[in-house]
Amino acid sequence: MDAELAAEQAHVDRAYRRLEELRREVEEALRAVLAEGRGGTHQFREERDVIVRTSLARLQQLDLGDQALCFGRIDRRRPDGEVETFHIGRLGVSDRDQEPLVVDWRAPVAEPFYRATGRDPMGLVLRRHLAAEGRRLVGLEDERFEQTPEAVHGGDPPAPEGAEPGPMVAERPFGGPGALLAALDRPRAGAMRDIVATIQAEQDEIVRAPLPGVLVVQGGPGTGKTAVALHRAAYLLYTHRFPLERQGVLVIGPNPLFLRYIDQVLPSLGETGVTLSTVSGLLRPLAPRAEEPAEVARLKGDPRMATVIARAVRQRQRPLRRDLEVPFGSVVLRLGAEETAAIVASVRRRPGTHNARRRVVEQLLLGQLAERYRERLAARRRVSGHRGQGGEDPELAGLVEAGEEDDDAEIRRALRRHPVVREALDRMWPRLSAEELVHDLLGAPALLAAAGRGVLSPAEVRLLVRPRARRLEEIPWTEADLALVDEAEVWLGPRRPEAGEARLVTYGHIVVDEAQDLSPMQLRMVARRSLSGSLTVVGDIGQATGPWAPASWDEVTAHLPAHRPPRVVELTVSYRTPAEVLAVATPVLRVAAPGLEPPVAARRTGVPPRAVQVARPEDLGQEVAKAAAQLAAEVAPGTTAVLVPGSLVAEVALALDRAGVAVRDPRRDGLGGPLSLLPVDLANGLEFDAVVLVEPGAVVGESPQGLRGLYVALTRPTRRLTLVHHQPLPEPVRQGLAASWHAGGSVR
Ligand SMILES: Nc1ncnc2c1ncn2[C@@H]1O[C@H](COP(=O)(O)OP(=O)(O)OP(=O)(O)O)[C@@H](O)[C@H]1O
Repeated sequence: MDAELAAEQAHVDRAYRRLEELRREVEEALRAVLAEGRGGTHQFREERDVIVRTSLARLQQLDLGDQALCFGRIDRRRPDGEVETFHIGRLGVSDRDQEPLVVDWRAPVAEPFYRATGRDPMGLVLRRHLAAEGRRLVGLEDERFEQTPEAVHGGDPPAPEGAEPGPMVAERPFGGPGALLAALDRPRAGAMRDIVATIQAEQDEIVRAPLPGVLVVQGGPGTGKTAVALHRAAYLLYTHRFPLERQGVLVIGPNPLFLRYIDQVLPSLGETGVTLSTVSGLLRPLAPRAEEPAEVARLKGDPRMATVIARAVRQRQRPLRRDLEVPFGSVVLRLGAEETAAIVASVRRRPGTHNARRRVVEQLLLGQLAERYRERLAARRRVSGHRGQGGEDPELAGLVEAGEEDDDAEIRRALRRHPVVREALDRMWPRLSAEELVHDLLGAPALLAAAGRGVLSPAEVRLLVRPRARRLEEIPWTEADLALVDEAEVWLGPRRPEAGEARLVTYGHIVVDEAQDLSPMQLRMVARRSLSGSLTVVGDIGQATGPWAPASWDEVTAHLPAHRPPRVVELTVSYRTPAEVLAVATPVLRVAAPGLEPPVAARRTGVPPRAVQVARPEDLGQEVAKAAAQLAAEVAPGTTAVLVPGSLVAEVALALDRAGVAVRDPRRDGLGGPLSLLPVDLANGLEFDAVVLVEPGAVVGESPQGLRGLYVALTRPTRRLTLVHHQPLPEPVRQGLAASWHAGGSVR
């Protein structure tokens, strides 16, 4: 081992020893607290619980599993000319004198490790990447930023020794190109890994961007949007621990499979308190259980539906059609329909949610009925008084016999229990759950037409109507319905406000991944969960495959909090998709989303994608099986996916089974298997070492956004792509295949 490596190993060993010491200290403190038992005052017990919780969280943070503690070092020249050294790692470890042995990658002092370039060395003289296997260092890679003539004149640092010569290093100083390439070439295992050791400068700027406001990250496939957004969450939690830990951080992903794919990234960065959810998951326990045509989903996602829902709530606040007659004791109390109209009108003007204002309606109605009663009582007494002593009024006698009196509270209580009054209240201002409201609305063409008057066309109303389910539990909720339910809940509030059953939880920061696929109504769901308008919104307009595909980010940010103008930043380099594969995907993007810049690949594989055409449709499955087995063998121990248009999933699954090729369904078994079969519409955001894409023409035909769906599917592999088809390939794919043979695509 050379002397430099040995010296680094000695430093790293010291840091590990100190880490273990710290763990022991926390463990001992925890044991001591636990030994004190559960007794003591209330305050004592509460304090004890806090100590236990924080100790456990700290232990979790200090547990690195098999990940390396330290992955880099920077040497920085101070203004006095002295050079100081910092080791950079997953977490900060200081010795007993508080001298840092390793600084947390998120600390400000670590920033030049990710950002320094030849043009702007940020005071560095050296950046060193440390490669480790567990606790053992196996290599180091140096970039020197001495004031060489090139650096002075704006040149980049020289390529590290042993690094692959290639366009990557030539054009842009990727920090530690060897470390990056090693990370990119590593076989995928089905779970996303953190990129803390190799975050690139353009990514780091996003990770460390200030907390307030909406930050939109546009980037082509594989540019690291998901990775960057998750590292940003970890960075923000570190930098703004108070108040973010208390307020909470939420990460929204497109589907449960994707959430499983990314769920280890934040824990591996020491952050376990972040909530991961799909947008529909925010309404748990309500869950979508049905699909619907894209045009219906699109309409339900339209921001006009917010008006329709608000009106639907208003429509349930109705005066009585006929006068109210309440038989009460021996009298009948009457309230004119116009008086109920006045009550409804006055309560509508008050602030508050619908359900919370029901009490006000009740009070006004009961107040007026009680008033009527007292008037009747007074009138009777007057009349009986006139008749003299002998003429006791039989009606008044009846009232008194019935135990009725003019105690206001008592009268109101009796009236509130009265079935006729209850019925009237439920008609004027029913208590409603959001589910009931939306279910009633979609199941009643008349209600829908009234709520949509001037907003929805008659054809749109017809599109939305669906048969009523017999019971609430049987309603075939769809993804798009859930956004309507959430919107309704804003107006309605909890059905029983006094029970405090509010479902809306807010967060100090929200990360939205694959944001291009959210409808305006879903974006409104996200916005209302933001405490102060701080969001990181990542996605790719070119990959918009949902029924509501925005043409620009303005269409997305229009529905997000606007405390300050949103900032849109771009990632330009694809770390996943090699140049040969991007060459096939790029012509597809040019047609699917003209005007959008395709990403540039970070690397080549030297292997262009293949296309295999079968003469007969019935041979498709067999050919897919062959290609899948071949690719799986080529990329072992990595992962291979067979991506199939929805209509062909069953057929291809059968063919693979017949051919004895074992595949997993990632929705059931997770993504870790060597070979997975997946409908293309679940592939957003995922990646595999190799992909067999079945019948690209059908992918275009079946995706609501045509070629954009194909663009997503084509850009999933990190290494190999094979297309198997019977139908002719879409023209841009044919062009791309030819280009990939000739040029191998451009590489950064
Ligand atoms: N700086 C980096 N160092 C190492 N790996 C990286 C880096 N940036 C991105 N990657 C890797 O590139 C792959 C793609 O990243 P990611 O999934 O975040 O991209 P994306 O832009 O979200 O893609 P998509 O648009 O398809 O959702 C991942 O394997 C990620 O770990």
